[in-house]
Amino acid sequence: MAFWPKSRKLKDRPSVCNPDASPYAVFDRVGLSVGKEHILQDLTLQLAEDRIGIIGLNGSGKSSLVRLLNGLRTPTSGDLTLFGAPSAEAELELPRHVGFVFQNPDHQAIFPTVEEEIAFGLTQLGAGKEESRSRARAFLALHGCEGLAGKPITELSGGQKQLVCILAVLVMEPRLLVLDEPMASLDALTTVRIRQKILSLPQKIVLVSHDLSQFDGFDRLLWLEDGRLRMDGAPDAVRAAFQEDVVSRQGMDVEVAEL
Ligand SMILES: Nc1ncnc2c1ncn2[C@@H]1O[C@H](COP(=O)(O)OP(=O)(O)OP(=O)(O)O)[C@@H](O)[C@H]1O
Repeated sequence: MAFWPKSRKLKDRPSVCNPDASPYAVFDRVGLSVGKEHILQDLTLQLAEDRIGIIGLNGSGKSSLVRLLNGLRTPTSGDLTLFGAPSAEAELELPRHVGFVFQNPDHQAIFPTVEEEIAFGLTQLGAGKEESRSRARAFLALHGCEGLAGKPITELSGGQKQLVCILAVLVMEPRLLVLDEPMASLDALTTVRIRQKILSLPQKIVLVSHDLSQFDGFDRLLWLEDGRLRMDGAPDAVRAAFQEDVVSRQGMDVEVAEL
């Protein structure tokens, strides 16, 4: 299912976002706290590149950061501008511009069949039920998945489910596709296939992954640590620094363990 915060259809709302805004996201001292816990702190950055990756250790704030991009999270300090509008104003419109794919397709897919799953986003954009179903079938055929249209989602493999979830957001033609560890539970061949599909897309991409090889060919890599931006730059440089840091921490762990 395409993430959708309210049932009202977007066609009824005047637009505040500019889908062509560049950068599409501007963070100005953005913070996110829950209770006394500071999940993200003092993030100042602009996102404009076609392919941006995000890395960091468990709990560093990657998922929280990307959830700010589609309104699943709201900053508790600082200013966030999305597609040219303050995030609070852009929030209800974001599902049109930002497709979000979760790690676990079972958290995303909710309709009985593949065709219904794909058609849902089109109905939310204002298309009629029959038109949505017919466009969904055509879209599946366009991506070589016509055989899946009538299948129950529960009977798909993990890789097929993930592909359906990606197609369910792509059918809405978002400007930005955010993928939060989409390949985490897939085998090597399916990972390569889905990665190729993702890289062939015209959409701007933000990808969160623990697998550093996923960022080959990316324009930029962000490294988060304890909710702060530790490094931001070319993927090769950021990956090398991150790996060096991980190795040095392992050394420290060994020294502690030997005490
Ligand atoms: N709803 C919440 N309430 C309180 N703390 C939260 C909440 N959501 C996340 N956190 C905390 O925020 C921090 C960052 O979590 P987040 O899921 O963004 O990290 P992550 O880098 O994506 O981690 P991982 O690599 O394990 O998926 C963690 O310490 C987490 O416990």
